[in-house]
Amino acid sequence: MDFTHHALKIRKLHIKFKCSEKSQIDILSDFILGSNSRIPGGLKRGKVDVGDFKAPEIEIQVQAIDNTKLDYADDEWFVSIQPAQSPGTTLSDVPDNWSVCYISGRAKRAILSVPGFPEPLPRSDCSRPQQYKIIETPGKGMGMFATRDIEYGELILTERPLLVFPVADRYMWNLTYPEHLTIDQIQQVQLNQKEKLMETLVDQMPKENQEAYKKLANCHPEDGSGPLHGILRTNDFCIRDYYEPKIPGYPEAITLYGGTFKDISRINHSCRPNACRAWDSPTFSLHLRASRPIKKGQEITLSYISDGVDPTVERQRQLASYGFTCTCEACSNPEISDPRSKQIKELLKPTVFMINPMMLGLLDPAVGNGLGMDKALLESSSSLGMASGTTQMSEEKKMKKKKKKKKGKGPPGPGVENVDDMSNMAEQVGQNTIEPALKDLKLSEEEGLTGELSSSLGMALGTSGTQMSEETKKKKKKGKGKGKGPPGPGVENVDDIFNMAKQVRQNMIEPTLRGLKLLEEEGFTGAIWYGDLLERVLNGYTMMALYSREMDREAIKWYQKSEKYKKLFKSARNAKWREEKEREERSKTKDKEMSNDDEEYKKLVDEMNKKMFAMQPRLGA
Ligand SMILES: C[S@@+](CC[C@H](N)C(=O)[O-])C[C@H]1O[C@@H](n2cnc3c(N)ncnc32)[C@H](O)[C@@H]1O
Repeated sequence: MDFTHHALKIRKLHIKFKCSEKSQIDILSDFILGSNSRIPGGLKRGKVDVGDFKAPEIEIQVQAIDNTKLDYADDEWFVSIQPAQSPGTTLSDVPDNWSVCYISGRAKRAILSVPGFPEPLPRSDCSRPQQYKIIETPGKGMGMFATRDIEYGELILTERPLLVFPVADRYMWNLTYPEHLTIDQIQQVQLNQKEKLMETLVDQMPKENQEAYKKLANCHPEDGSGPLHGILRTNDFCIRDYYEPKIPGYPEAITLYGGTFKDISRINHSCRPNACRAWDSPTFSLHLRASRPIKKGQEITLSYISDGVDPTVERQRQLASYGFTCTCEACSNPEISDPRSKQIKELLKPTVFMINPMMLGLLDPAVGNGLGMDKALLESSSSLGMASGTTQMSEEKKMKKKKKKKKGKGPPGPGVENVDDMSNMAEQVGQNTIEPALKDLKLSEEEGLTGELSSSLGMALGTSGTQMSEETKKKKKKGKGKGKGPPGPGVENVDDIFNMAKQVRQNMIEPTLRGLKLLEEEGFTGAIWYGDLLERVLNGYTMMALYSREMDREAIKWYQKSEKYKKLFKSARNAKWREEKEREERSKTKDKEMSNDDEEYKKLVDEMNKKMFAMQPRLGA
């Protein structure tokens, strides 16, 4: 696992810290190792001479059997076999295999705390032939190929790792080295120590696993890594369920563990992969599924990098430590894929609609607060006069807003960089979209054009027929002028709902559909963000369905699509404790980024939906 994006930081600290400041240097050496292997020639920099310095022996506890013992310190490190096996067990006794794990007390407790652990691996369907074979592929070494057509979402393989190892080996951080050693020498000493550790780990594997491990590819044969450690660095895939505490200023990735696999580690990279992986805690295995339909004979690929929508040059830089130049369809046609990726990135940013529930006064800000919504976001809404106290907008704020009203230009696009942008956008949408739209809608109503408006809305949404039944229209017409009192907190009248629907379509559904189309064109149907966007469209149509029953069809269609996508990952069950821990950490660090698959966001939408339901009788829907 290599992390170049921190190279600059490392270099700075590299100079700043002296060798005596051990823990800092040792933390960094993991990064230096990563960055060195990405600079030209880094993979071939050779072994560093450490003179006659003899590294202290590392004492490693091996805990092969005792799985009942859990009273370890969080940061106690040892080798553990998972799922535990009695002495003398062979692979023919346990065809599901087992893993040699170098883990902390905290991680062991996490592994064993999973309900049902260890479940057996799902048995493959004997009536269908195995979907893959591993063969030599020109220019890439070995690779995995489909032996029959594989459908989108189909489970290709579940596999327990041969080895589980932390991304950053914290054990090393406590070791001390004499001051005369340079950083490069300390790093080499650590690499030597790591290789020794790897020897102990591989020794614990059954013979067949040892052989399989040693046969895996090694793209670090000449950068000072020993052969077993080089294999680990080439082949491990992140396991997100077990993790170590975050270190301020360092990426989340170094808190994780990685798994090295006999078969899955044979899968080559593509920036536009056709498979995706997810860890399943109860079976202690990685699930591999097709994220696109795969034809018989086609290579099965995964992405080794997290952000496939980065430009080609950036992706190639991230992949440099693996020692190959990617030739996937995106890398081969950057002139087509880069502009598309750029567009996708824009569309993936949180949309202004995420704060519209408050802008439209549908959500009591106190609820947003209670749901743990980002404080800055609430403040940004409050700068619009929408999130203070129980009233939706103070008179003072309304005045301020009116004063500002003439400034803004046309409605903003869906892209926002940060909370400040959101605040600005919200302000602009308030000034340029909502208020004029409300005015227009009022005029339309006065002119008796309500029905036309609703059908044009329906047409814009691309559904057949009118969106509002004749009966509803009549009811609405009858209601017109009558009940101007707010049907929900801050909702002045039925016009708001029309406007809301318009906003949902313009700011949420349309840009998201554009994003989905681009993702599909780029073959990103297994990416996390594809799921995010599916959910966004679903949320949009769900809101619309509240306005018009005919939108149900669309909502159902997108619900089905979203569920199908979720199967790619959700069939793999993750350890609950991790989600809880993450939530805890998020609220601690007051993470400013609002992600639309956040639980909080869903609660927010639920809350808004409830309020809209409460309004339905007034709409006659
Ligand atoms: C995890 S291994 C994949 C399996 C490997 N090809 C083998 O022979 O076992 C990663 C290594 O495979 C090779 N590789 C992976 N994806 C590749 C690609 N798209 N083009 C060329 N080589 C690739 C690189 O040498 C890389 O370091």
